[in-house]
Amino acid sequence: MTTLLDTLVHAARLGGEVVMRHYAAGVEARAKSDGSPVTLADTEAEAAILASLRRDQPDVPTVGEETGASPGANGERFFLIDPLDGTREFISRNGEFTVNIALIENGEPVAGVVLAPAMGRLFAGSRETGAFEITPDGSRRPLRVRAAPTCPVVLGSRSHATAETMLWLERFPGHGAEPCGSSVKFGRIAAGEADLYPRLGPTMEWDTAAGDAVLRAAGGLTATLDGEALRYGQGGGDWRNPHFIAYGDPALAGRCRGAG
Ligand SMILES: Nc1ncnc2c1ncn2[C@@H]1O[C@H](COP(=O)(O)O)[C@@H](OP(=O)(O)O)[C@H]1O
Ligand SMILES: [Mg+2]
Repeated sequence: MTTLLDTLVHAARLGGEVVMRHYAAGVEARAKSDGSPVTLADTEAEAAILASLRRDQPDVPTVGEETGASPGANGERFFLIDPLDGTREFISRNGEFTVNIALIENGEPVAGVVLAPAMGRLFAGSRETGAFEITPDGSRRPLRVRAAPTCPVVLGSRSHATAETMLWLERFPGHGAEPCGSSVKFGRIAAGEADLYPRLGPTMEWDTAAGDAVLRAAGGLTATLDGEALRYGQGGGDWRNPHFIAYGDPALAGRCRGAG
């Protein structure tokens, strides 16, 4: 039987094939109206993903970074897609870019797939199945966050670090810091390879929804600075996220609040 998560994995792989074709051929970027870069890989990968999802799940509306919302997509159940997250990393050719598809239900990311095709990593998860990584040989490895060490390993944006994030991190003296592009940060925390991803800077809901779904399914949490779980599709067409922290071990959230 094909599960909903299989459908997302299939669509993400089709998107990944398009992205890798462009990666191999060389990349030409142009600036979007907001100044951020976009490539043919972004637009063509989104088209491939949308076609696949519409074939398999024609009744579920979609919101994509490049094409926006299909009719009805502000409702209770929709797919949220970033066909190429980490466009700057894609352009600079360091491999840290991802294909992202999430299913949102009533504001919650209930299933998601993050594919990092150049890294050979595919993270998936849902409320029903838990989280797992599909390795290049096709086997499924269950994912679980790790208990937080005294000095957590912190992942931060490679291309969009902010002074506010650095200031927030002062509550964890001695933490290990690793720059890392794209939503692969969520997958690595879900896999127990790191502990925290603070983002006190702008992101969009499609940047985080799929990774957040995987992280929640692995036992982690993505929360606002007030400790509320991040919500999706609640902004009436405004797709900006608030500042957030992605935690592996939810006990870290308590340590953060304790630090004031
Ligand atoms: N000024 C800004 N406004 C909104 N989103 C921003 C932004 N600067 C960076 N981002 C988001 O951060 C994402 C990259 O994440 P990271 O910095 O962790 O690699 C970008 O995704 P895209 O690459 O899909 O455009 C973009 O959506
Ligand atoms: Mg993005």
